[in-house]
Amino acid sequence: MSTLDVSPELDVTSIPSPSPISSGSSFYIILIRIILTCLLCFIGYYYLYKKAQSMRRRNQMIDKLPGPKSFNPLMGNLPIEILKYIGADYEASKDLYYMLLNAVRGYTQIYDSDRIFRLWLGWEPVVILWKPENVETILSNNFLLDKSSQYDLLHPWLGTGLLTSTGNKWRSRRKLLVPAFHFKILHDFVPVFNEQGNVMVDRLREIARSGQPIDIVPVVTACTLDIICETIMGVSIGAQNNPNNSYCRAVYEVGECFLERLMQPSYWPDAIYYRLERGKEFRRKVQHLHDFTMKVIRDRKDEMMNKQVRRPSTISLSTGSGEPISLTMPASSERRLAFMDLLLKHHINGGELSEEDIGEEVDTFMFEGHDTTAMAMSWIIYLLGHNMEVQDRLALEVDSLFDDLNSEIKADGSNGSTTEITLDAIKQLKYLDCVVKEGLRLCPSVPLIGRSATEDMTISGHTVPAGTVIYCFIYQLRRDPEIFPDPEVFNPDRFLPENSGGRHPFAYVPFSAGPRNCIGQKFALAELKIVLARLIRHYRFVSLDQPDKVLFTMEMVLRPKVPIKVKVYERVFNRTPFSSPNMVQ
Ligand code: HEM
Repeated sequence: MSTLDVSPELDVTSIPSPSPISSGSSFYIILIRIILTCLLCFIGYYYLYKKAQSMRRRNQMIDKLPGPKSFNPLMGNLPIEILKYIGADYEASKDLYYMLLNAVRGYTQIYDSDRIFRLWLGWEPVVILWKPENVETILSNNFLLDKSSQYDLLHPWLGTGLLTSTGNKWRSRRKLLVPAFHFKILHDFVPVFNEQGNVMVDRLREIARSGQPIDIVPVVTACTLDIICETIMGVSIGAQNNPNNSYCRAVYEVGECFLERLMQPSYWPDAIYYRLERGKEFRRKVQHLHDFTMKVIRDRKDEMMNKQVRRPSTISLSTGSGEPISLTMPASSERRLAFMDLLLKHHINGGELSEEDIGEEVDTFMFEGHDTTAMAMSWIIYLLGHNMEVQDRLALEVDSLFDDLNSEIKADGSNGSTTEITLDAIKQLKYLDCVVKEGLRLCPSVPLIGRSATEDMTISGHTVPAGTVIYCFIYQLRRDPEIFPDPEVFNPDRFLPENSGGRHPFAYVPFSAGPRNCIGQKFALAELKIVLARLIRHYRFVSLDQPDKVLFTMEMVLRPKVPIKVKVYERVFNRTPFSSPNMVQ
């Protein structure tokens, strides 16, 4: 018998007819649905209406600010040529960065009276200002701590570490991290600055003897990368001895992907970017860097917790493509204190930082701490290479640190017994201090500092509405002839105490100022001075390109558009003081 056979016959008359109650309830359901839909439409309409109203209000306020007329609502003030950069790679985007910096510089000439103007970048307005009083209003404001939205594109790489975080997270992190940059801790990093400075001195010897000009930027960058890896993570990557090192390449490539994305608004939405091959590649590379940081952190944590004694070892991690990234972990007995250790101690003692939190801070310091310093040092060498009197005067001052003219230099020109340049010794070099300050004035590594206005503000009598991104244009700030006469001239004497009194404190802020200033400022200055002193002790630099040929471009840091060509000459110490003929090629 089939199962169907046992089913009772369907008696249609037995189907209950809909009761008056159930038909009533479905009516109510329909009614409720209609009401809800109307309510949602109303809320949506009201939201859009309010949004449009506040946009209109914002736009009206923004348009009252000095600034060029917007070409059209889609492009704003962006030049039409920008369209040809859609889909362009990093190399091609370099022209775009150059063009944008030039455009902004051009506008600063037109709107010089109040030193404030607004630009429409597409449909988003930005305000650019460079008057010391206004820069002070922005940077010293304790409630204006949110960065511009461009920083969000750094989140996949740096998470929300100190540079990119906001609000309470930033406040608590900043409080926690400030002691790690205390002067006493800086002392522990001084041997690294000296050793890596010496490696660079050795590297340059070959170059000087070859007589060939070099692009100084990659040489300096390898040195600052070695320094930052050793001081922040306590590992050695040997970038100077192997500039093609896979870790360096990974860091550069991630930086390039970020810049490329920054310049391509179509890449901004995650939903689009991560579907593209470029986005997937970026994610893969970032993941490798993260894995690497976490491996170093966990390794070190193990060592600290189990009090293991480690022999020198190499750790490597696949990059997915090409050779693996490898770093040398020194033996425990040779290991110096690193910034990461301070955070790990806090973590192990039950502090609020997790391993992942330490990871994002380590990545942040690796990112923020090497390119800025590398460009500052490269620009200073370039400026010295055009100003021989300044270089001679600096060399005389640096020589005063050494016992005699031959100390540190053997007869064959190689390093003799090396003298460590200490922080106390550096304090004596007043002219070096002026040279570094003047270098950072003319070529500030960070040319723009962006903040997002959280409320309406009045600046120079103009209202800047809430939500607007405001940029302090550090690059232009220091070109004010009233504050810095002959602003384009490289003249370190303007920073001598007798010449700098009475200057507005916000007229010179290469490290920013106020609550969100550069936490690594003292670290950077000590590193710059020690490495520069080591270089000047051994070499004389001559810049080959005339200043009008070296064009600035504004990437994450202020870079030259073309390589900075420098010729390096060895100083020969025949017990005669430093002077121009006293050098060999
Ligand atoms: C010449 C070298 C350097 C220059 C010119 C420089 C400049 C700056 C500037 C202008 C800012 C503010 C950025 C902003 O508000 O958007 C900043 C922030 C920062 N810098 Fe530096 N920096 C240098 C070196 C370093 C070094 C060596 C480190 C770390 C070892 C470092 C770590 C940071 C961090 C973590 C921040 C974010 C601070 C915060 O938001 O609380 N910087 N730097």
